[in-house]
Amino acid sequence: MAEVKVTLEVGNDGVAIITFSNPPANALAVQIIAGLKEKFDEAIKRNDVKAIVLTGRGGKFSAGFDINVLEKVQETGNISLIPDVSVDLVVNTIEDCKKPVVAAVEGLALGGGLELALGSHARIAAPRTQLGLPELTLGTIPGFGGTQRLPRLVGLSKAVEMMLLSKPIMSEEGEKLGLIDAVVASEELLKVSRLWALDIANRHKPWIRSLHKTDKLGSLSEAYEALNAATQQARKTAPNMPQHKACLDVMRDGIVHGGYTGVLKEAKVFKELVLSDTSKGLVHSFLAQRVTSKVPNVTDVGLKPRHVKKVAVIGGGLMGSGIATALILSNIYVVLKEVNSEFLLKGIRTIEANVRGLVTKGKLTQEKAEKSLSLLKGVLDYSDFKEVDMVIEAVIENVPLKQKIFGEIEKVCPAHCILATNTSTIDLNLVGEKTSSRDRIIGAHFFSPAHVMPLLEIVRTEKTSAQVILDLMAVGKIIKKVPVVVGNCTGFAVNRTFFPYSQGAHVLVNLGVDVFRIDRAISSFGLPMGPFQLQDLAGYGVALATGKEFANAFPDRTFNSPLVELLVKSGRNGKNNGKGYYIYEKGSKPKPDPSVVPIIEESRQLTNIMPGGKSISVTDQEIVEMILFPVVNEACRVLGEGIVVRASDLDTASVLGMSFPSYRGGIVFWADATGPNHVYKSLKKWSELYGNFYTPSRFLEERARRGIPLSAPISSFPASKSRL
Ligand SMILES: C[C@H](O)CC(=O)SCCNC(=O)CCNC(=O)[C@H](O)C(C)(C)COP(=O)(O)OP(=O)(O)OC[C@H]1O[C@@H](n2cnc3c(N)ncnc32)[C@H](O)[C@@H]1OP(=O)(O)O
Repeated sequence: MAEVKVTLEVGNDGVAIITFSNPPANALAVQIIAGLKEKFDEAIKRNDVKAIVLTGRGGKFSAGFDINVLEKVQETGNISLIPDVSVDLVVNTIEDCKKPVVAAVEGLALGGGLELALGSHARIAAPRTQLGLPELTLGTIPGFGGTQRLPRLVGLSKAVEMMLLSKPIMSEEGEKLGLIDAVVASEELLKVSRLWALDIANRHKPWIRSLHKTDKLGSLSEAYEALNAATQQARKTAPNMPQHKACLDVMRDGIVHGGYTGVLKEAKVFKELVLSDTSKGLVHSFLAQRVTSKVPNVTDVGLKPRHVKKVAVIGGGLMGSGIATALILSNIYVVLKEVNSEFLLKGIRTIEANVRGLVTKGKLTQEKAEKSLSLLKGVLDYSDFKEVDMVIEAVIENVPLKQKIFGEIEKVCPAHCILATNTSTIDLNLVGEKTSSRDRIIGAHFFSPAHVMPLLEIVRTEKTSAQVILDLMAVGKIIKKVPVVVGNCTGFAVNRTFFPYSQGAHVLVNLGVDVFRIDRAISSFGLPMGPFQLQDLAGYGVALATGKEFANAFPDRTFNSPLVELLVKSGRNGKNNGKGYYIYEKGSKPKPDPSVVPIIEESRQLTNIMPGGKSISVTDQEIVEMILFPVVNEACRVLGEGIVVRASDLDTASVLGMSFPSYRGGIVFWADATGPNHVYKSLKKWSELYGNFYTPSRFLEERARRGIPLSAPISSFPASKSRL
């Protein structure tokens, strides 16, 4: 493995090549920044150096400033851990250098990586190099001059688009926009960059300091208009994200007062935002997602994933067809099995619609769509199963049916074949009870719609082999999901943690709180929709079936609300039939339906939990807490039982599977930020007022009492034992 280092090599042509290396993504670690400063100073001093080329080793220029340092700053509050790159390195050393500097970029130049290149006097890129400033996705703004130099090179509106949407462009587009001076074949990159640098030194090519450019900024009034429009838009699309407005304000400052003033302002705001709660949540989300690929005794024992070429999907319903879509889109052959030709045709039609929908949205070319669909084969029997590497069963949640299927596939599939189930709740030991292939049985829990949602919850039992887990993780990555490996229990990690979410909402309604106010409070907190609108969307059948499952598994803490049954009795089935808590009409947003109120009243009368028969009075914050603290409480049980490898896996799963806002870092991260003691005391109080649903778990109680964060490793809590 290459070392973390910066090297300087001077050729006979008088060009110094400064190369930095920090695999795998050449992140700008503090050591790299210090090394760059040292090598630039040396190159500037040396008489045999006429010009400088800056490049990154290993086919990737740089993924930007080291995000681990941002996390360190956030944990310690010590902002001085971030070196002065913006002025000291980029302005004083690179841009104002008396010798021309050319950036030779390849693979990717993101964030601080691109900003180093922007400070150089020219940029030469290899084909299809990704160029972008994604800092807003980390809750901060570009901090090495990007907010000032990008608009000066590509124009204001394109720069706003690239930063606010954190959308990278390819070098070919960059060349058209003026961000890149030339795109050349990878093998030519260094040669062309050296010649370009010498040409600048010899005044055969322009020596451009991008911070001094103004020709692409337009008039002041045009700039104001564009920035005001973008600010309005950001207010709507990113209401809880201060970094969007801050980015636009800093751009405005630079346009009004000049680029250098803009750079100083940017550096200040960048650092302020790094310490914001939003940035803490987003940085945690980024790092937590990466760490999910490290599973003890699976990814660290020298195993290699086997190639999974062909997969059989059993069941062409919503889930099965979504899973099949995800597989064929990633070039994996799929055999889709159904019980009769009518169901099979329906499944195939759904897959075709999924794929063609992506073409309509411009996300897929027609050619790629046809190629993907050619990988799909519909079948009614098991004859094709003899050559599949994996089966994913996605039939209805019925234990005897699943047991029968697993008994059959064990006989017809090859001995190496992975036997996966997409069950969302059923214990895997039960599913595989009638087989003798327990080591090959694994849960592949996709979230609906399966070809869109990014999470793949991989459920293992004590018997599942490490090889099988690794293989499924590899398939997950190929189909562009984030695989999170969890242990076996009712509802596994994600649905189990979140089962109190809708129950908490039902407790509140039965305590007299308005359904639509609950939905609004939860949406303002940052979930895409409230629990009742979600229930409408999923359909009441799902709510009733999963509700029963959890009531059986966890009777001590289940709140039985009759409301959904009453809604069904009154002919409502949510979005499916256009009538739920909301009215659904084609082409318009869901509207609260006032005629649902008498049904809610009936539910309240049946449960009779309102103290003294009167509605309770709560703030919006209490609404959020009375719904989400029970979720935290269940997360604590999941942690205590060792269902997840680490607390941050539950954060990733909550963000990617349940759409918990990523800027709050995930369910456990948010609970730690809120304070375990506050969560514990609130639950305790509500349990005394409203019953067992709120009773704090032992894990939560212990950690609150001892002042230990909920995310601290399980080893600091000896009472627990892992199921992984
Ligand atoms: C002042 C400046 O303006 C501030 C900044 O520059 S902040 C940083 C801005 N840059 C970014 O946001 C880019 C972040 N990185 C990415 O989006 C993606 O990692 C990527 C597109 C570069 C590569 O994606 P992909 O190929 O899927 O690989 P991925 O698993 O994400 O990353 C590979 C490894 O590089 C690490 N990595 C990537 N970018 C990193 C960064 N900027 N800092 C630290 N580590 C980074 C990942 O953590 C991962 O580590 P691991 O091997 O230990 O798990």
